[in-house]
Amino acid sequence: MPAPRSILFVTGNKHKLADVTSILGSEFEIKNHSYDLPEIQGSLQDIVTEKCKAAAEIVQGPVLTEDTWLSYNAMNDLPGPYIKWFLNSIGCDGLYHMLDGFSTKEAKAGCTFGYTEGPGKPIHMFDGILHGEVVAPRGDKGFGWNAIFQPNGHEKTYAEMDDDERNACSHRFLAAMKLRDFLQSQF
Ligand SMILES: O=P(O)(O)OP(=O)(O)OP(=O)(O)OC[C@H]1O[C@@H](n2cnc3c(O)ncnc32)[C@H](O)[C@@H]1O
Ligand SMILES: [Mg+2]
Repeated sequence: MPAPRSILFVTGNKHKLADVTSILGSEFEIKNHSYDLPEIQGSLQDIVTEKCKAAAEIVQGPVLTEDTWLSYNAMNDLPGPYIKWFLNSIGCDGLYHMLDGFSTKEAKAGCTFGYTEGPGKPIHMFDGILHGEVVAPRGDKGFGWNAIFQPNGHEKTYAEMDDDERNACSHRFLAAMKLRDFLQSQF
């Protein structure tokens, strides 16, 4: 049997690394270069493109990056990819209360992988989006804004799910399935 193909995932977030390893680890060897890549202001595509380009320059070879967002329908999809700065400033409770007075709490959790074979090569993007609702914080599992996101059709927030349960339905799972199909088609 051939050795599993290895993927170098450049991320400074150990939870993302654990998720990707859990989702794709049986088919690919997931390696990590821990680095907090610069994130520009702009469209999601621009952010992912620049993150992936920077990572390819650092490792001088094939590389995987990822950017995660949380978009509020009531706010025309903000905070979106800027969620990290909102979370760092006001926490999950503040993110929940941002929607006080808005009639819809609908939101989308998403992430976009950027993959390239190296510097100057095309950047392939794979996104996963899960629709749900922003709720008062519940649960203490997972990380980030997990406690305030409840996917549609589920009675638990991400933070009330075990990792396996979350990784079987999450935005990251949906994006990882597209990445997996692409990588397998490259053999
Ligand atoms: O090095 P990178 O990969 O950029 O890792 P990061 O932690 O900076 O991640 P992002 O720039 O994508 O910012 C996303 C923010 O959302 C958080 N986050 C990422 N994935 C999440 C998930 O699946 N559930 C909840 N919060 C998440 C994360 O902790 C950040 O605060
Ligand atoms: Mg980041």
